[in-house]
Amino acid sequence: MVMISVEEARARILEAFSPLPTEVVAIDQALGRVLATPVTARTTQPPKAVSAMDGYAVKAVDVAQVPVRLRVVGAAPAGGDHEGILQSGEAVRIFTGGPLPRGADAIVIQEDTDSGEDSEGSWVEVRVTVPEGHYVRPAGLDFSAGDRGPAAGQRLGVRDIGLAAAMDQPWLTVHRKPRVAILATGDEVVMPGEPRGPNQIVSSNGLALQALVRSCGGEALNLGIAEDNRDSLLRLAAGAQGADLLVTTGGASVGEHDLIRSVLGEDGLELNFWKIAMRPGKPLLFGQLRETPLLGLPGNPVSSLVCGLIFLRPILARLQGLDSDERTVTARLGKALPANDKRQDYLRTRLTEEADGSLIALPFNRQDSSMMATLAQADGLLIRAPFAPAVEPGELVSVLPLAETWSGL
Ligand SMILES: Nc1nc2c(c(=O)[nH]1)N[C@H]1C(S)=C(S)[C@@H](COP(=O)(O)OP(=O)(O)OC[C@H]3O[C@@H](n4cnc5c(N)ncnc54)[C@H](O)[C@@H]3O)O[C@H]1N2
Ligand code: MOO
Repeated sequence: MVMISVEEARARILEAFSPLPTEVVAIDQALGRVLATPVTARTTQPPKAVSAMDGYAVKAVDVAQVPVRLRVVGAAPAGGDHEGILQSGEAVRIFTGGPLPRGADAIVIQEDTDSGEDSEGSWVEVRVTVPEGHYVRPAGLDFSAGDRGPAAGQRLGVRDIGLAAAMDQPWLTVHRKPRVAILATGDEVVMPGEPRGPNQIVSSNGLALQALVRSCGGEALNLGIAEDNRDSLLRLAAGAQGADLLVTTGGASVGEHDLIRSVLGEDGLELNFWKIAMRPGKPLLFGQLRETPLLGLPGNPVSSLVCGLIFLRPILARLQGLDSDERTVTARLGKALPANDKRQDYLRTRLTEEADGSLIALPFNRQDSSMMATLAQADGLLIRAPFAPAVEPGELVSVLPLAETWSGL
């Protein structure tokens, strides 16, 4: 089978997915979910003109000449009201959020007043002039009933939850969370903390992919680790039934122990492609295992996770009705790089910012796809097209920043 390009692989993969059906969730469960129906305001905020400060509601014309003493004829706390209509020479004690009494058109903050009592009741002496509308929040200052809030296709952040709540929307319509079954493979890998034989290593891929799925808004079901034999692989892979996607890691390459294609092939796997012109990630495979799409990631931990970022993350975005584009930045190369071969490279790189705001990319010297520590330290992945010519320090390169792309929820 020929190696296809990263772009073609991504296009073929994304073609197989469309946004999942919607469901209605309580707003307190909606953080990180992707809206399927736009939020519109069911109320006007504030519903009527209110004070923005603690002080006195007045007529601006009454305080045109100061100091001036006004008669305090009532109070308007937040949630309360002053029934009467303010007349010339009168003020109403008012608090932040209190409704502006009819007849009043400005607020004087209490720091600019003196107040007291006399035989006729309370008075306030205003020491400053204020224009009409001073510290008044008009009705609908924030939004009016029918206004648009968070839009469909938007992942709900903390601010969106606040706005949707203010818009009086206790229920939100979102896309169902993608359900992703994850299956690691290999006789040599065991879960962290479990006893290991002398030739065994710790399995990190399943947990890393699980974290990636969750950070992208999906639900991850960890099917465990299949041994390198037919029975074990089939038994554990069967657990993917009902998932929107099965992701395997390991066993994708050409060795006799690389069983994903051969065993699952006998079990109904229809292969869409195997092998892509990408480093890390060459043996990536994609197909359909009966009802469930299957993304077969390579076993090398960096290959598995970088392919997760480049292929799995866009699938999760598409399933949730999100745009799957990723944003690259341009940086100046901090060292020379040789000409590239036929595979598109994703080099783990440091990114530093210069005083003028420009970025310098310094790829790690060793890019072995087993080295998770350098992936964890990398600020970005420097993308080099197949057959890119040798480049000198200072030349411009394209980098996928990891912190932004992989920020988690
Ligand atoms: N003769 C060839 N050999 C290899 C080729 C090739 O084209 N010809 N491709 C290489 C490339 S590139 C990759 S990538 C790997 C991927 O192979 P597999 O997907 O079959 O992965 P495994 O052989 O199962 O494992 C590779 C490596 O990763 C370790 N591993 C596996 N699973 C885990 C896990 N869950 N957690 C941590 N580490 C894991 C495993 O022990 C191996 O060291 O094949 C090359 N070989
Ligand atoms: O593609 Mo492999 O992922 O180079 O190690």
